Amino acid sequence: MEKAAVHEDGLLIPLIDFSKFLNGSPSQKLETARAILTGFQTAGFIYLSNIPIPASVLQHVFDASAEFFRLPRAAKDSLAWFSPEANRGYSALGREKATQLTSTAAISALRDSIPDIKESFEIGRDNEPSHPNHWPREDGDDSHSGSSKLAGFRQTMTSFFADLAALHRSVMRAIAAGMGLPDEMYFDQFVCDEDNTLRLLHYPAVRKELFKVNPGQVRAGEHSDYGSITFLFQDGAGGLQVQSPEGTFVDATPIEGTCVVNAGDLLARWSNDTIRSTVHRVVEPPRREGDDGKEEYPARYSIAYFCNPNFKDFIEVIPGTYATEADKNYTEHSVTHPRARST
Ligand SMILES: O=C(O)CCC(=O)C(=O)O
Ligand SMILES: [Fe+2]
Repeated sequence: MEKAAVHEDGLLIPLIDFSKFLNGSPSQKLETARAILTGFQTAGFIYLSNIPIPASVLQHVFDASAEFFRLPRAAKDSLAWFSPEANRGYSALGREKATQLTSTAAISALRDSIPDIKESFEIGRDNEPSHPNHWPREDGDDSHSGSSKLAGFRQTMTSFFADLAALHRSVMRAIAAGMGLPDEMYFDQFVCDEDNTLRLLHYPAVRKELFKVNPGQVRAGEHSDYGSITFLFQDGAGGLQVQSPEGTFVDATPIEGTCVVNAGDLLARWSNDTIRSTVHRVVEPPRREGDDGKEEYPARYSIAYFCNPNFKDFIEVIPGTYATEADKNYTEHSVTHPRARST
């Protein structure tokens, strides 16, 4: 049986060995698929161990991400994110306020008062001519202060993107198997375009004082994700929290060798609300052994991969998640819409 990665205030996030779905016996495969589905139905979050991406590849991607954020501000600004339709490029500190608020005025008022302390870089699929990725130069030109450390950046990221697109298909197959759909590949047709977003995140070192003087200061505000599922890789810093059924925020502590996977709003609708899209946020790291005497919290790096069904398709509520037509909470048009955003 799987273990609990998090168990507090009624929130149970299972830790599941994904190799048992990929390579296990038929009964291990089914048991694992059911555990994955149950995790998404109850917590909306799971931790997966033994995913088919080697630790060395992940380390390489984290190193490349850190190198990217070390570029001079002007180099990063030249790659700026500019529209939700493209959803590619660099967002400077305080630009995005992840929030559940919907009014533009309210979001902007909040952004001005307490900005999220993070910068990010977003990468979409690399074969979409109308929305090219904003790749940094890798050849050590002036705008990068002569640095050529980013050599191979595009290759590293597109290869990681492809690995995660494949992992998305595998997890969707597990969900199909867990639901008992006759065809385990049911979702393949809906996710084959790889309309996903890879987001590199950097939360810079920050004075502890800031969290004291600004009650409500966070590294990333509370929100749910938009799409089908999100893979989240976090370093050891901590600070990710998931909302419990009691409304409290519970630490989703980093566990080495695992990745966090959470369901998004779209999968909740797709599954006729049988799967949960749970609110989460990033706050200051937990003080484990009291105060360490330092004035700053160290930087935190994380990598999120937001998966979506094909933007060009409209999709219908998943068969088996409703008894009669009257039990369907959504029409096909309210499940999804073209050019969905990642968050
Ligand atoms: O950095 C993290 O751990 C969480 C990021 C996140 O939830 C998001 O970007 O949607
Ligand atoms: Fe998120």
